[in-house]
Amino acid sequence: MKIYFSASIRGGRDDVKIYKQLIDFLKQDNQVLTEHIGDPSLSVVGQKQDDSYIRDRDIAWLKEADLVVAETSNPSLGVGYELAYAEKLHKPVIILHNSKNGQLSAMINGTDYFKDIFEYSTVTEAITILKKKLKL
Ligand SMILES: O=c1[nH]c(=O)n([C@H]2C[C@H](O)[C@@H](COP(=O)(O)O)O2)cc1CO
Repeated sequence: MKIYFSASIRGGRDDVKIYKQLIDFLKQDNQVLTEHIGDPSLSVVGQKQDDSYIRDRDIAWLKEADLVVAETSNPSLGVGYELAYAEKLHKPVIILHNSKNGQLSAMINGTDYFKDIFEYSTVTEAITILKKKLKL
């Protein structure tokens, strides 16, 4: 299955190690379209391509995806945009949130469409949640 993994870039890269571990797990049995999000060398500046290229490419990937997995602990405008777009496209969405930086936005938590919102503390816990949801 094709997975669009969504997580912070310009919003802050403090959790990049977590993103990488989640992407590495998902990649075992799936194609992750947005592997660059787990690249530790990708800084808060973002990718080298121009912004309209990045936006259009990512929306094309979102349309192509069978599932969206979003890590929302580090607030990110881009992740919020992608989640709203995924809702419009009726894509299945799994949201993983660690409240260490604060609660998930009411605009996400309060959207009925997002049914699979999971709070986690450790990466192991997050992977266990994904295993259950993906029935691995
Ligand atoms: O360079 C980039 N590449 C890229 O793919 N994105 C997409 C994928 C991420 O899920 C999301 C992150 O948004 P933000 O940069 O606002 O934190 O936007 C965002 C940027 C920079 O905004």
